[in-house]
Amino acid sequence: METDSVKVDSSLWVGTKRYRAVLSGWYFNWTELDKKNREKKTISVPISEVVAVAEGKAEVQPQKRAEDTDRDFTLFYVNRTRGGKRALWCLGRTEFCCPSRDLRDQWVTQLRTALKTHCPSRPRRLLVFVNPYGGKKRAKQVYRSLVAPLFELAGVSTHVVVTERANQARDHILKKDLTGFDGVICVGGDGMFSELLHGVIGRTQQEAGISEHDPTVMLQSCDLHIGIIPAGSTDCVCFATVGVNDPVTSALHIIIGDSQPLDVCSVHHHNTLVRYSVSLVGYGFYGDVLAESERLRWMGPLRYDLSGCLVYLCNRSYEGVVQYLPADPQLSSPRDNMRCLSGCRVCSESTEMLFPHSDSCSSLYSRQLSQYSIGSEGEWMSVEGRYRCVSLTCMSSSCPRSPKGLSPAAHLADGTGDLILVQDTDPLGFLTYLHRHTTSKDQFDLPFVEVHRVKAVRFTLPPGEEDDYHDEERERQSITEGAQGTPKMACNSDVESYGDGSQQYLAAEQEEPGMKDRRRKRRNFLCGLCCSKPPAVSVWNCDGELLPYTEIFCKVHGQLVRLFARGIEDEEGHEENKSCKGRCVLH
Ligand SMILES: Nc1ncnc2c1ncn2[C@@H]1O[C@H](COP(=O)(O)OP(=O)(O)OP(=O)(O)O)[C@@H](O)[C@H]1O
Ligand SMILES: CCCCCCCCCCCCC/C=C/[C@@H](O)[C@H](CO)NC(C)=O
Ligand SMILES: [Ca+2]
Repeated sequence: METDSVKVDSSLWVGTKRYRAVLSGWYFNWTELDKKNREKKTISVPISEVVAVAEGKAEVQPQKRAEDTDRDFTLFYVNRTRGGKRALWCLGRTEFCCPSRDLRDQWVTQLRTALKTHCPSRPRRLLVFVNPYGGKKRAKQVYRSLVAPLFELAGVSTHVVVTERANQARDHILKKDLTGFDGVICVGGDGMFSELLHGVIGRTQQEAGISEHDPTVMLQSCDLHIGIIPAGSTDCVCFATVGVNDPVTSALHIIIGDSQPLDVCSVHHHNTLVRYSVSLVGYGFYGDVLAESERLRWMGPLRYDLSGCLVYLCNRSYEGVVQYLPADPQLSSPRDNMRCLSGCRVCSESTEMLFPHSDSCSSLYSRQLSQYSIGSEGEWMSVEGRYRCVSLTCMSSSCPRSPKGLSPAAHLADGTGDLILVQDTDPLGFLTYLHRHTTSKDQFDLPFVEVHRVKAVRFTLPPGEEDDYHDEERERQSITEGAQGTPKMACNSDVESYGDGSQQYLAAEQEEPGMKDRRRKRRNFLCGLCCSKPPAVSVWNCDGELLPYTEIFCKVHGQLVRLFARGIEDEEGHEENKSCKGRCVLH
């Protein structure tokens, strides 16, 4: 065996075939040799995608991991397969047989050393929250059978909390000692992700002494990574940041310590933080669909389809004034057809602006900040009209139902969001718009749709109709109480005041007297179908939660949090994997 600081090279066996194995820099390659020592195909695994190296003929299941044949070692690594158009990750496993035990020990040592050297930022200890009631109520089983064995194999230690109530995960992150944890993981849907998001951002700001309520403030970016194991009924954040909703793919991204920064939108009402969003802040159609779907919770994930149809049939539109602060059009545009993929140039250039390396960059960034600061009213644009929907999305918001998403060219981490204004139109026109979410046709190429890349948005009711009008209107329009139990809004909007005086984001529960009553009297859209006068206001859908205010202010915070993900891998770039059973084959 040849070894030096950069290269380990020897002959090994895989099954009955002989290979030349080389560990060199960032890669471990093994090349099949024929009887005349001629090289055939090579399999190449980046060290960054090695999950574990085990002595003997090892298996993933710990109970089967015993066979320590003394000339063998087993390599576990990320392997790509196809899940429709997208790359699914699964665990690759190859057993190598060495000519001697000494050589085997050298290989294991060298591979483990390479892992330590090249992958210093892998998580070693994780705090995992499992929502036993999310989605199809299979989160515990998903975690136990698919994810925990992988974490164990990779030597990641965990503290697992099976939640017993809504907001437990958020509160745990806000209040408990998190020393020693490299990340927090949720096993659930977008609602659980949102709990972690609020916990991580809130805690980081508390520790930095920053007020989350002040929309002009630059929030502190969060060190603690968030991982999502999809097990909900809506897993949009996972889909839009990983490309598939698959627990094993997500677990592998977590294990190898992938890091994907993410823009976050803070939503304020009268200088009070209401919520954070990474996906959709939507008024009109998407708000109404969510409000209606809450009443149909008992139906499970299908509720969104039924409520979508009902709300579509209601044919509603709403008046509003939308002000927005455009982003720099030189950098990118929502209609430039540039998809945000893993290693995205637009996002990495934005990283350079957020984390400048030199003084000159630093002053450039502060100039840009002041240029875009919330007070610079000169920059703001204003439109007023009647809208089917007003949507702001910091990412594409793609999901299995809409694989390209609400805004296909939006970026995960460029510090901007896309504002989509769909003016009132005839039912067929609006259906065309909705249908284009499910096809590759441009949903912005319609005369009643406009889209802007923005840094901040303000939504108000037309002059003379302030937010109170909304509440009165809601009460007036309520026909029956929601029959299907507590609306979801109640889950995530309760406020806790902490003895330590720490600040809390909140939705309105204790802020606005009478809010509970108003919630109970939320409009009944089914009855609305036969109402003579449709409601004058809609509700906001904020990443799947209803907001209790109509007039809001939204600001995009570039790369505020980081996920254990890498964005969507270029589908074309991995075509060569199609033909191989193992890893990438180089001919
Ligand atoms: N033990 C619990 N009991 C009740 N609610 C919980 C519990 N744990 C978490 N929750 C709440 O359940 C909500 C929905 O959970 P989750 O996002 O995991 O599943 P989901 O089915 O995708 O839901 P949704 O489609 O509504 O987002 C979350 O907002 C979370 O706050
Ligand atoms: C005629 C066919 C009509 C099909 C219409 C399909 C439209 C799909 C658009 C999907 C947009 C998803 C936006 C994401 C929202 C999430 O933030 C949120 C939280 O999970 N989800 C929901 C349902 O509000
Ligand atoms: Ca963005």
